[in-house]
Amino acid sequence: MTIQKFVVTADQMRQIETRIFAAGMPVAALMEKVALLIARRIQQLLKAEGSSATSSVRDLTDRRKREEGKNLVNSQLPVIGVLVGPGHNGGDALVVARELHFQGFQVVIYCPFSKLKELTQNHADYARSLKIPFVDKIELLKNCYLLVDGLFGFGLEREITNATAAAIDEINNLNIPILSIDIPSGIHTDTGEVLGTAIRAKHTLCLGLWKMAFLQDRALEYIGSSELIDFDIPAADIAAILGETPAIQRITKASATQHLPLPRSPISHKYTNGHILIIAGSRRYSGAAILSALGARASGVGMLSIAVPESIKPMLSSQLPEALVIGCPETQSGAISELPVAIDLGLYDAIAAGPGLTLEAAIAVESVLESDRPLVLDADGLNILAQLGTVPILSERCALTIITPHPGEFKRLFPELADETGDDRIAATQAAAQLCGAAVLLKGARVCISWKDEGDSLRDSYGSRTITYLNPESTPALARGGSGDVLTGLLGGLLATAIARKSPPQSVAATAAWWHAQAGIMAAKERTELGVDAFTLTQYLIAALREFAK
Ligand SMILES: NC(=O)C1=CN([C@@H]2O[C@H](COP(=O)(O)OP(=O)(O)OC[C@H]3O[C@@H](n4cnc5c(N)ncnc54)[C@H](O)[C@@H]3O)[C@@H](O)[C@H]2O)[C@H](O)CC1
Ligand SMILES: [K+]
Repeated sequence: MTIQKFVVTADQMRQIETRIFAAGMPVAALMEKVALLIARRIQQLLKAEGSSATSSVRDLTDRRKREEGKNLVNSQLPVIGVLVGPGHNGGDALVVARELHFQGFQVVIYCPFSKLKELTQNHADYARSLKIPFVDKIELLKNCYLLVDGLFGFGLEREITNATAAAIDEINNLNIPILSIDIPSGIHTDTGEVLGTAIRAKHTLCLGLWKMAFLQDRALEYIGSSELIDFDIPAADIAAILGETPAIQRITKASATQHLPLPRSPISHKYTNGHILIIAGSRRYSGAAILSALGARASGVGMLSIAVPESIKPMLSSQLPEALVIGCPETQSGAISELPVAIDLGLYDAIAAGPGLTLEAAIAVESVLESDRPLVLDADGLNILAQLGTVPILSERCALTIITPHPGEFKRLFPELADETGDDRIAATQAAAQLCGAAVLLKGARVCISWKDEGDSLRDSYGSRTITYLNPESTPALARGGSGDVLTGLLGGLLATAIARKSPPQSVAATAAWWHAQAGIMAAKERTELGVDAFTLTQYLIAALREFAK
């Protein structure tokens, strides 16, 4: 079982937790276990950073031996501030404070609440008895080296207002690195929305199972970097709440690799490895056609055909000697006016259309929408679809369509949905998939992919029957023109191959999103976040594949 693939709402986490408690695990014991893991991880992180806090701890513990019985509080030493809320997130924080204190760290506690849950109150009482200082003013935290945020966890449901909101803003303004326990306080666990205001963490330790907010773009600036603290939740309890095949999953290396067309059959030939037709480009946007084609090339697809306006055919042929380049009739400004009369779309396992077409290519886009071929539609293909009427056109298609909008295109395709679901990208993608029957890949920092489930799996947390995949890792290096064109080609190539191999076609969308992001991450590591232009990205696709598929 890979724990990394699961993602839960606050309600699902509560249900799982309830089962664990009902089975006999004492609440206090679980809190103790979890918080000890957090305390240990904090120490590892400080050590890895080579922080002066850990060397001071060594000084302090040595001195402790020498100066037995003397007051150990030394204001010159780095201090860790622990922020404590009224619920069990605050309880976790108090156990962490206690453990760090015993490990020799100087700790101060800030708890601006008079009424605490019982267990949290017990830990607060014990911390006081140990003479761990409690401070009641935020300015007294200003010399802290690190703040540990245990104000609110997944129990937060209402807006944070008044004094608590002001305190969070003041804490953020101290500009001290903050490590959040479970989730940055103030972030909605499911939607990632900021409930009034929220802690801006440098790093967040998500407890037990990944929460939905970690896959919502709008929460990412608050979450900082993140990792999962696995505290051994029994697989049976996860399955009881999420189902054997959860309706919503994080993409993992294992799931992405599973849908790669590897290994190839030793007796395969070019046609059994798929034939993709890319329809892209215009005189104005010729690069879009090249980038999509280079993306498709990296997919290993058996045959690559590219339909472009006649006038840019030589350019494509010179860049992609292996491709079959089809020149199309063009408009005065150099867009595809229609597909060649002689073209037989039935020859292709899949079609990918859209990048760089301009709105003048509407007739060509209509032809592919009317065809019975599996289709990836992107960019201007989507803008044309929006003009034609997204839902009626897609609902009529008899083959799979995968649409790959960015949020702007999504709004044009589904204006009512975008208003209803706001910035909840997961809900928006699922609702769109449900409505139009296509597989929807919503681009962004955390790509969300959803399609209607034809099987009998559980309804997901939003009540819709969809399968959803979320890409957990990416890089802002990919936020630049042309990187989407690469994804279209890569996805188109994988789709054509999946069709030819008779493997599940929708799943390749998750593989393509993962692969594309991994290539971006690898390129950014080697060339910085500024060094990943779309062409460079295409050059990293195979290197990234070699790394994650080994
Ligand atoms: N996942 C697990 O199995 C474990 C989780 N642990 C930790 O427990 C929290 C969840 O604890 P809970 O007590 O349910 O909620 P919170 O600590 O997040 O806080 C709820 C607390 O706050 C009050 N409250 C809610 N909204 C507001 C508001 N806007 N303003 C003021 N006060 C508010 C509410 O009334 C409650 O009293 C989880 O995140 C983990 O950190 C366990 O310790 C280990 C097992
Ligand atoms: K928190």
